[in-house]
Amino acid sequence: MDKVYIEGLTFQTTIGFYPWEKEIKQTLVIDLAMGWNTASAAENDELAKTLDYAAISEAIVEFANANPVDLIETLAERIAAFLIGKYQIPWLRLKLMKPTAVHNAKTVGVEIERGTTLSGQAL
Ligand SMILES: Nc1nc2c(c(=O)[nH]1)N=C([C@H](O)[C@@H](O)CO)CN2
Repeated sequence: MDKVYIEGLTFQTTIGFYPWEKEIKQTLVIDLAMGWNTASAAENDELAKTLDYAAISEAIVEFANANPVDLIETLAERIAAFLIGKYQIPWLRLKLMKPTAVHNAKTVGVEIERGTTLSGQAL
């Protein structure tokens, strides 16, 4: 299956388990791969037939800011469900990183895959 990518989507939002984390914004970074038939858009050079990575990037940031949660697991799951429902994405892999959470680690995070390919296989 073809894919549309967003890599290194970086934004500030409220996220975290501890009370002090609910008073601040922290940096999150998302890498996202979305299964899609890119040939359909390419056939007649039509933005409307592809996944608009600019619109999806904006939607992710807006969603995260409107849905503050404790765990990055929860946010990853909710973003995945939101994108699959809103854009009819058959399969996606979402990596959500919280680079400032552990001072001596470059980054920490979770990676999830949801949905299936058109042939019913996870990629
Ligand atoms: N697997 C996870 N571990 C931790 C999370 C998380 O979301 N998923 N969150 C925290 C705290 O919020 C942390 O980021 C504060 O520094 C700890 N562990």
